Amino acid sequence: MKIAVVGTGYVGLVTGVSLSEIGHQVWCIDIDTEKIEMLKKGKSPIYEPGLSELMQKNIAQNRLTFTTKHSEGFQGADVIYIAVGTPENEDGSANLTYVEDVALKIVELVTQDTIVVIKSTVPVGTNNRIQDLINQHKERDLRIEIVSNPEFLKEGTAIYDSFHGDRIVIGASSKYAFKILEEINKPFGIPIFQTDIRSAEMIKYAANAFLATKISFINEIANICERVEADVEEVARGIGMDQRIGNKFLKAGIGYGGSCFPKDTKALLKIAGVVDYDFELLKGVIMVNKNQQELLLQKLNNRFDTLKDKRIAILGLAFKPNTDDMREAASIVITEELVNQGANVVVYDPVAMENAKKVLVPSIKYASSVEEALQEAEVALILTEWDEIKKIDIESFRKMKTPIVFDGRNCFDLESLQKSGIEYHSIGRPVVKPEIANALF
Ligand SMILES: NC(=O)c1ccc[n+]([C@@H]2O[C@H](COP(=O)([O-])OP(=O)(O)OC[C@H]3O[C@@H](n4cnc5c(N)ncnc54)[C@H](O)[C@@H]3O)[C@@H](O)[C@H]2O)c1
Ligand SMILES: O=c1ccn([C@@H]2O[C@H](COP(=O)(O)OP(=O)(O)O[C@H]3O[C@H](CO)[C@@H](O)[C@H](O)[C@H]3O)[C@@H](O)[C@H]2O)c(=O)[nH]1
Repeated sequence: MKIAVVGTGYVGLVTGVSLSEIGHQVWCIDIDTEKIEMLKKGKSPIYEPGLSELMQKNIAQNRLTFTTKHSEGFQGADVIYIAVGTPENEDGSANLTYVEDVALKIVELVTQDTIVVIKSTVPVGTNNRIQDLINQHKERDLRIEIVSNPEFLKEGTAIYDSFHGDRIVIGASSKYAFKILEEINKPFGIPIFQTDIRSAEMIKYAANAFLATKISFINEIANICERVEADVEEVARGIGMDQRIGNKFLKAGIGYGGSCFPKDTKALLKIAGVVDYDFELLKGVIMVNKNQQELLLQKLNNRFDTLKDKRIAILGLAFKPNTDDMREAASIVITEELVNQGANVVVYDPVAMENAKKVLVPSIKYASSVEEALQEAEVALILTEWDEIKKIDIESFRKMKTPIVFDGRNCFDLESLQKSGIEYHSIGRPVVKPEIANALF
């Protein structure tokens, strides 16, 4: 089957590569010429484990082609996937301009019957609106049918998720469309959930809102744990053994970031608002997350009289490990506030530093290793749980000017820090202080 994928961000690229891997002839289209030039050379513009290798393999086998010309990709395509961005508008709603632009390009250029699959995350009713837009503008007598097929991949494990996802959701309004989508996706061997278009759109927002709720819930439990001297890691393990709760997405920390949860939770609030529904629970989830992203700042301000001229090392900048994505990363607010308070900030991340330079306050320093960042540091903050950071030898902290660590991702177990001489603050767990470390165990 010839498939065109419009947009080569995370979703478009991973969709294109995985569809070519299961044997389809895929054309990936983007308006960003620089990106397409890179992709043609087999270079991925994003850091994503396994992506470059799979992309190069499929380019070499002539199943995957990149172009800036929509006409080239659309020509003879059985199916067109729309995977462009739906960023946040100022009022929190989803910006649908990019999706609409592609729909109009389809009307203008497509000369054969086509299924148009919307992969981008779009508010309920958008697929129908795009179908109407196409029907209104189409001049040729063609069957162009919209299908909703939301994406559930996670950054950092996107390739694995494409081949081992829990379900593929397909929202369509005809048996014909279901059949085509089933045929395309069958080789993935993932359960296919067929539903109506509006429910498919809602599934995406509900899934992200539920996962965000789990995170904010465990973060609130963590905050209470700190006050009652319980350990949130133990609590999460204990509740997670109940299969009704499940043990995933219960990792307490400095909140959720990334390109999806912050934007999609706000967009769902807007969707609810449009139909006069006040989604109180979700408002709480968003508020808790905002506070949680700032929690380490509060802890620092409680611990020190002033942060002025203090050398603070930040380890990890990306919103999660195994990605160079800085969108809505907690490191953005944290570094900005530290600089505002007069601290000397030096940061390190294994892969996100180039992207970080585009979004972090300019006055911070970039170190080329953990050790360099920790040199002469008076405080270390851990913001992303990269393996490299979880494996830091405790000795490295001991070499700091003052060995005080604030760990926003609970990377170290408390026992290993006992007798280490390090002052260690984490999330939802007792503080390990050098003088009282022994008394805790
Ligand atoms: N990033 C994720 O992990 C993820 C996961 C699931 C769903 N989603 C959803 O998928 C969608 C895409 O997300 P993303 O992170 O891949 O987006 P992105 O913003 O990183 O990439 C979008 C790409 O589309 C291109 N583009 C815009 N207009 C175009 C046009 N008219 N023709 C061709 N290309 C065009 C842009 O140049 C850009 O390269 C969003 O709706 C997002 O919410 C994202
Ligand atoms: O127990 C947890 C799990 C995650 N996080 C944080 O939550 C954020 C998001 O993490 P994750 O969900 O792993 O990454 P994303 O790539 O943002 O993926 C989410 O957003 C995508 C875009 O919609 C969806 O496709 C995925 O299913 C959904 O998990 C990150 O800041 C994590 O640090 C926690 O704090 N605790």
